[in-house]
Amino acid sequence: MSSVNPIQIPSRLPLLLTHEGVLLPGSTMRTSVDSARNLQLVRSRLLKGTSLQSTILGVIPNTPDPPSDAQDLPPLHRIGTAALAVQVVGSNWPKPHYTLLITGLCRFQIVQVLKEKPYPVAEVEQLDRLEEFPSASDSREGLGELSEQFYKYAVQLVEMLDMSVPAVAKLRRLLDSLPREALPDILTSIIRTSNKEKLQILDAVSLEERFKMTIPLLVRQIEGLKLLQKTRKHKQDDDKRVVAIRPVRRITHIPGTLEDEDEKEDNDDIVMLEKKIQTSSMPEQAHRVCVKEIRRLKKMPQSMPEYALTRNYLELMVELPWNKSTTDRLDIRAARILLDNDHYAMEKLKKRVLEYLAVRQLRHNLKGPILCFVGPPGVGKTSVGRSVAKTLGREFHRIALGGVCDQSDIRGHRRTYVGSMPGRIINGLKTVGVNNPVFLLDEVDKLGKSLQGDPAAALLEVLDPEQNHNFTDHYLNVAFDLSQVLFIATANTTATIPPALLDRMEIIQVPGYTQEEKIEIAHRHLIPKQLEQHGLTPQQIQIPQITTLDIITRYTREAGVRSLDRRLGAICRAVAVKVAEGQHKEAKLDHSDMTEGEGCREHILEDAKPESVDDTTDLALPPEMPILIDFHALKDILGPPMYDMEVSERLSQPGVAIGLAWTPLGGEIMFVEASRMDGEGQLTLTGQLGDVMKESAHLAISWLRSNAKKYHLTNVGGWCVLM
Ligand SMILES: Nc1ncnc2c1ncn2[C@@H]1O[C@H](COP(=O)(O)OP(=O)(O)OP(=O)(O)O)[C@@H](O)[C@H]1O
Repeated sequence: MSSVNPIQIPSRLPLLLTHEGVLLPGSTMRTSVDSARNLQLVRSRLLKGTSLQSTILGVIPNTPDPPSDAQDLPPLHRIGTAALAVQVVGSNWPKPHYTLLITGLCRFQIVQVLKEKPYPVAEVEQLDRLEEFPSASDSREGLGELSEQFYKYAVQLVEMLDMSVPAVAKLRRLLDSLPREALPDILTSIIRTSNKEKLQILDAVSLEERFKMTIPLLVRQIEGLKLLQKTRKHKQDDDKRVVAIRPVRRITHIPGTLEDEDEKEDNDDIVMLEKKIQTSSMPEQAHRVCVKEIRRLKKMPQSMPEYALTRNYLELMVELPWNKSTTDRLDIRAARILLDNDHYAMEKLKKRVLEYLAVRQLRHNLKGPILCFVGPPGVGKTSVGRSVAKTLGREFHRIALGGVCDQSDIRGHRRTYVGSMPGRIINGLKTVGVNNPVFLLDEVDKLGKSLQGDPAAALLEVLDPEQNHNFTDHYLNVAFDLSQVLFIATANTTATIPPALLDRMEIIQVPGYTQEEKIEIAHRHLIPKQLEQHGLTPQQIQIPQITTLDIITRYTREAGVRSLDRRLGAICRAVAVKVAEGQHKEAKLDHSDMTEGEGCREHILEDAKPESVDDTTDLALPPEMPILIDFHALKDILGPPMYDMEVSERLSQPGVAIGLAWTPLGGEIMFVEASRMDGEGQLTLTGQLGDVMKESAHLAISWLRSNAKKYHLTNVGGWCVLM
């Protein structure tokens, strides 16, 4: 019966901290890993390591791992079980989570913790040395007797179970083939015991103690089983199987144990989930799927990775706003006022939006065109979308599509994938909690394409009013009605929007602003917004219109107002520092007054102006003068001007003309300069010019030559022109 221990564990082990169960040598357990240190351990030892050694862990029971690795390690349980990780399964959604299948090898004791981060590593001493266990003979006769007694109870217990169950028959055979010394650990993990009892068995390093502690547990189990068999005698034979698998579940129930509480909590959650499914107003098809899934969930052991996935899925299904919507407030007059209040200029856009809203008010049919605002950055496309939601009294959700190149971003992943999750549309609906929000699909022109499919193609279904009442996200796998959602798209250019997608949308061009419009926008919207954000009042800062014009012409070059907004922000920050410094000084003054005593304060006040109480306070805190931002202040805060007003200067020179160019980001002014020199009539063009520009230059010189006589130009053929 004696055997030589083939297991020699490494002297340093990474520690996995557990608090859900107790792993005993010779048994197998599933444990979930979701805290910082444990996740690090799994990633660096199990997912990267290739050798068997790297999969041996020290499992420390009864020690919860703190959620963040910034927190200190809790006191570690002294004795642990060296274990082999047999299987790792995991998912990254909704948060990283792994489930480990671990088999206990032997006990160890922590000698010293060597490091705590990123996961704890300790120097350990192996405790179970099987070669030291006694043979049936000699010196430790007492132990021989104990082991014999234990064996008898174990056989009695197993024989009370249904031997036709293969697992029971196998267990019976194992009792004879396993070394007796291994039996206490194995049987303790099989029979119904609490975590506390298992912990006591783990801590029982001496074999004698271990046998002594396990025998009462076996006896208790046998007694419970006898009682159960007596009460169920009259029941049918198939009940016996249940008895065999869960022999004394109710009888050995010890109220208040940790395991019981966990189980109860989880069952409560499932009952709640079931209730929510029953009361939710989801469509018939979705309801059927949910009922089927909850039935599966009830049968699944909690440690199965699929349990968490199914539960997440069901939670999402009950949270989705299948039938929940907000009531539209469609008052065109109010909408007009709101749009005007929020945005200056943009007449064409506002007019089209109001038309759109008016049609919706008259026809309660929701199938309308999908508006797509196209224009340079910073002209207020996104913020008009937000205002539309506000005017309708709907929830607003922005979906940034820039750089999205995977169609599962829109449609979600199938649930068979590890880390699968729903697409952005379904996620957005879950976030807003109603089925009729305004969805702003931002930057549709920047959708990418990759091997993972074309997201623009996935959007076709979403944006087609004829199809989107049946939108099926891969994760949900049931149809969700998107026809109530109001989609608005924005783009900088239509050139990169796929034609099929473009065809489904009504393009509204949003042009850039003129200087005058920018000044108005700055004074009506941007400056008040910046003042509020920086905690300033109009009494503290004054930005005249001429300064705003200076910022627009000398510090920004854009079609929209985003840089202008940033510059105004920079000015407000600088002024905020000055104001805060001023307040600090005043506060200091006040403080010194107080410390020097009342008499002194009275003296100063008397000297200054002894007329009224109001006046005296004014003296102590002089009235704030607004800080005026003129061109010099502008230079101090923003640095030297970045762009010069060169038009007038350059136009005064002969040979310089202004050209206008169009770019998707607004218009550009270019100076075309020609210089004449002696030569053989060649035209040299400098700079990186396109074909159209080159052609224009050739046209110009040809025109000069053809009209040379008329304008009395001599020797045109003998010049060279450099442009
Ligand atoms: N006509 C306007 N009236 C008031 N504020 C405006 C106006 N136009 C733009 N803004 C302001 O400019 C800022 C930038 O606007 P927004 O983010 O909507 O630009 P955008 O056109 O969507 O840009 P992008 O294409 O880069 O997303 C916002 O703070 C917005 O309030």
